[in-house]
Order: sequence, then C-alpha cells, then structure tokens
Amino acid sequence: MPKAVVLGAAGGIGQPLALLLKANPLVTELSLYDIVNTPGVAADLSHISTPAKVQGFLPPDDGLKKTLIGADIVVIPAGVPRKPGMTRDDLFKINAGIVRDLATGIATTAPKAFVLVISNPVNSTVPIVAEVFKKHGVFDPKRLFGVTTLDVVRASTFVAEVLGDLSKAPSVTVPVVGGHSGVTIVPILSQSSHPLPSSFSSADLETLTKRVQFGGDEVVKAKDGAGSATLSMAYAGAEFATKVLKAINGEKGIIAPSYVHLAADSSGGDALKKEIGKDLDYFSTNIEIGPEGVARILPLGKLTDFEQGLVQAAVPELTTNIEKGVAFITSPKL
Ligand SMILES: NC(=O)C1=CN([C@@H]2O[C@H](COP(=O)(O)OP(=O)(O)OC[C@H]3O[C@@H](n4cnc5c(N)ncnc54)[C@H](O)[C@@H]3O)[C@@H](O)[C@H]2O)C=CC1
Ligand SMILES: O=C([O-])CC(=O)C(=O)O
Repeated sequence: MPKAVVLGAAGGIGQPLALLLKANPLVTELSLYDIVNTPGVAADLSHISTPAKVQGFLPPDDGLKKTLIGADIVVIPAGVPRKPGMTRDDLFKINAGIVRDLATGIATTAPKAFVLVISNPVNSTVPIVAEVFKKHGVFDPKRLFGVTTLDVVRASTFVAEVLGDLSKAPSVTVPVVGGHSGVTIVPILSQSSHPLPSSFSSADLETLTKRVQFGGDEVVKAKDGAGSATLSMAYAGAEFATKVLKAINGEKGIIAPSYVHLAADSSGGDALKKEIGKDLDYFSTNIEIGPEGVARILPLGKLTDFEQGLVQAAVPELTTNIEKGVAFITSPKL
C-alpha cells in the first residue's frame, strides 16, 4: 500500500510531481496517465532507487482503467494552463470536460480513492468531480480535496521575505482560505505563526495580501506565454499528497487548508457557514485529515475587519464558480 496515481502526468506539473511522489518512501506503487508520453516518463522514473513501482499508461487499451485499479490516492493536474491575460475561469471551457471524463474513470474504477484536484479552475473543477461521483452514487465528501497548498506555500515564502529571513520560510504557516482564484484567495495574515513587523502599515498589508492573491499571475507573466506555475505547484502538490498519505497511514493531527465540500464534516461545515454568513457548499479552510479523509473542518477563527472584508468579497465569485461547475454536470445543455 498505498498506490498513488497522477492523471496528467506528462505535463509541466505532472512530471515533477511524479518525481516527488517517486521519491516519497510512503508510496509503494505509482501509476501515471496522460494522453501523451507517459511510457517514457514512467521508464525514466522507474530507474530511481526508491520503493515505488512505476507504470505509465496512455488512453488506448483501457489505459485509464489500468492506471486507476487499486488506487488509494489520485492527483489530477491534467488540463491546459493560463496564458497572460487569461483568468482561471477562462480555462473552464477545456478543463471542465477533461476533469469530468477523468472523474468518471475514478468513479467507476477507484471510487474509494482520495481525489486531489489541481486542474483549474479549482473552484469549479472540484464541484465537477463531486457531481460526477454523485451521478455514479459513490460521492463521499470526505475523500475529495481541492489543492490550494500553493497559496499557503506562497504566503509562507512572502511573509519570510517581509521578515527579511528566507530561512524562516519552511516554518512560517499562514492559513489561506476561500477558494483558488484572485479575490477568492484569502490569506489570514493576522494568524501567521510569525507576526509581521510592527512597522507594517495597512498599505503594506494590502500589498502583501494582493501578492498572495495574484501570485499565480506573477508566474504567468514571467513565463510569458509558456504556461503557469509548475515547479512550485509540484512542490505544493507533493506536500499536500504527503499529508494525505501520512493520514492514510494513521498519523494523527494532520492539518492543512484545502478546498472541500462542507458536508465532509457537517457540524464543522455548518459552523463555518455561520462564520462566512452564506450557505456555500465549498470553501477552503484548515481541515484535519484522518485515515477516512476529512475528519474535521476547522473554523476560520478570529479575523480582523480587513480579513472579514476579504472573506465577504470572495463569496460572490466563489458562488458563481461553484454553480458553474455543478451545472456543467447536472444541466449540461445550459
Ligand atoms: N491548483 C493550483 O494551485 C494550480 C493549478 N494549476 C493548473 O494545473 C493544470 C495543469 O497545468 P500544467 O501542468 O502547467 O499544464 P501542462 O499543459 O504542462 O500539462 C497538462 C497535461 O495534461 C495532459 N492532459 C490533457 N488532457 C488530458 C486528459 N484528457 N487526460 C489526461 N491528461 C490530459 C496534457 O497532455 C499535459 O501533459 C492547469 O489547469 C493549471 O491551471 C497550475 C498551477 C497551480
Ligand atoms: O495562476 C495559474 O493559472 C496557476 C495557478 O493556479 C497558480 O499558480 O496559483
């Protein structure tokens, strides 16, 4: 045990993510699926002297099914990335169908697997997976995770930069809540494990908040048409996958933010809805992960007025993104 799967494994995120999973001693089997190049990626990784047995599959001959048989954890970075000038929602047109088809494969072959969705727009692709699973009668909200870890990783790095000491970056923790696009990304900097300097003005705070919210755009701009974050995303995806793998292995007290269905823990979810002041089905917040998936949805806790405002500003876009994802499966002709 555990078998890990990457769908979209030949891509910019998929390859380094597969490398990091191959390097993870908790993984004993690693299956890679993409519409191109997976046999080569798998052959390459299979020479690395770590325990995981690696296989690569393509669509012909039931490749998706073969990839997914016996999967414990499935990470999905399949789909197109942004180019400058695009929003994540602009990716919906192409990625919604890709994620729907992959989710159908998981629902029919590995319905009990933990599913970690990286493909954008995450605010909508996670509801798409949920609706596909519901259609197949196998939806368990505890096992579905939108990966928002890159926002958390960025917040840690940027806070360490402000503190003038990058060596602190690995130990800085900042909850990032809401969703994964622009204003729906809400860093709770007042809860940073390492307080910001007392000289930090409200204008500085606004600038830092915007940098976390639009960190993805920084990379899209710098890559200048060649895609979006891949290496930092692979790092973040591997971090989150490792937490899930540790939880599967019975390790206690694993906490990380993730974009989840709030029915995953109905009492925690209901309390969170009260804090948000809106009956949303999905939100990213700190969760405790256990061997069965989401064990607890944790409250946002004490927010400043500024952060309360950010949460409220996230709600309309999040609501639209969720509805769009749900409708893609439940009313496909709309
Ligand atoms: N959640 C997050 O924080 C982040 C999400 N992303 C998203 O991750 C996705 C992937 O990004 P990149 O790896 O940079 O893109 P990429 O284009 O380099 O790789 C995507 C891979 O998906 C594969 N693919 C396409 N259709 C497929 C299908 N039907 N089945 C299996 N594989 C398929 C492609 O062949 C390609 O190898 C994008 O949607 C991007 O926006 C990117 C960064 C951060
Ligand atoms: O910006 C993008 O499109 C990719 C992404 O989600 C991120 O880097 O946070």
